[in-house]
Amino acid sequence: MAVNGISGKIEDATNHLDVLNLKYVVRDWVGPWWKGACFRKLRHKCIINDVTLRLMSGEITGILGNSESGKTSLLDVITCRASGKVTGDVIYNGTRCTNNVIQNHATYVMQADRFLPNLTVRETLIYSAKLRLPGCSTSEEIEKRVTDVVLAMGLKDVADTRIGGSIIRGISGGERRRVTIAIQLLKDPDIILLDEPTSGLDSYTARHLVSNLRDLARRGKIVMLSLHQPSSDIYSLLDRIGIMSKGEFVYFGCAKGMVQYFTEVGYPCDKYTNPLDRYVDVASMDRRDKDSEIQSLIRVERLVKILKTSRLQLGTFRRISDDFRRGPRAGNREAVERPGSARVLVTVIRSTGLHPGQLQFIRFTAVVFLNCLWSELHTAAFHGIFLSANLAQAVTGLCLSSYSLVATGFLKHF
Ligand SMILES: Nc1ncnc2c1ncn2[C@@H]1O[C@H](COP(=O)(O)OP(=O)(O)OP(=O)(O)O)[C@@H](O)[C@H]1O
Repeated sequence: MAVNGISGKIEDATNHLDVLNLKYVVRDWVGPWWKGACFRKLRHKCIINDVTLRLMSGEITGILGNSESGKTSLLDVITCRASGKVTGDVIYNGTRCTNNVIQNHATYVMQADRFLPNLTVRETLIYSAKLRLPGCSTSEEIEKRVTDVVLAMGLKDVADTRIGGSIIRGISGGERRRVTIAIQLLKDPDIILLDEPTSGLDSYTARHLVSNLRDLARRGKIVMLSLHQPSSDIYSLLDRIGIMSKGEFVYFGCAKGMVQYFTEVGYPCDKYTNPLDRYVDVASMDRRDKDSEIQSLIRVERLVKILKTSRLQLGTFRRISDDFRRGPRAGNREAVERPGSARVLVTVIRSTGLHPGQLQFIRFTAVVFLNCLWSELHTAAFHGIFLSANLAQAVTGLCLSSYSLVATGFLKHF
């Protein structure tokens, strides 16, 4: 794989996920909720502002920035989870991304780890695989897929250890994070997006985790993760770095070229300073007093402007626009939207040979039923029928677990 100059362009990369002029605006009601919509002021808050970037297969990209810079929102928008108004395009191999394209090609690992504490790591993965893989998968195929992800995420030694929870002691925090990622890898996605996967981990475990993710990228995946306070060891593992501030990028490019870039625009880095700490500081808004805030705003706006007019960014913009105009790449048409097949119920029912219209109806009924169940339980909790929100959560969890068990039983049957 040949890395080419400061742009770090990798020549033989095949798949790419592009973001073109992305803007994300939410409606924000200012004031206490009891004043109601009539008395509260509505403001439109721009959370992501005109972001253009290209992620390539074979590379691992780290997104950094101070708190509130918009890292999680960017991941949410790319994975079609944003609730506000989104303009611009997210494009995978020349195809505009919709929910189905994302479901078929990408996986998003969020910050929370939620498991059944009594199951072992392997049991958890088998259980998830039965729900995620197509209904026609045999037990051998499921076993093989689980063994592959156990090895890929370095979980071999704890594969048969109970996961544990707050009461039962089980695997460590770092291992729990890796199990969460392993579950998402069962589908063998092309794009892996992770929101702060290293949060709460010590520097050794965090480095080990990022190293695992880099190995996955080297196997042809597109990997992008948001990071909080990464160590200099993690810096050396990243191929590409994006530094965000106020919803815009002040740098997006090759990790190796970052120090040179910032030195050229007036921010050198000491030999013994972690470049990631240094440049996240440079990009941060200092809100201690009015003067510091104005100073940091001027600094950030200047950096954003320099990046937007840089050869690096203009070149990326031109390449993405040209590729998008040409449409889906020949020989890579699998990115074209196809009906989602992940839903367990649909897979089970499909094997019965029902008409697509009937299938759609059953699917719709199931979704409505589950949504009603969920909202009813929460409403009930809100009105004080349950003793506490914890109890409501337990009952909800129990209902969903029994539903999942029934679905697993169906799967086994087919
Ligand atoms: N739906 C929303 N409504 C109102 N404000 C929002 C909404 N979503 C995000 N924000 C605001 O956008 C800003 C960016 O939030 P985001 O969670 O993306 O930041 P972040 O960089 O991931 O922060 P952190 O590192 O602390 O997780 C924050 O100020 C947040 O309050």
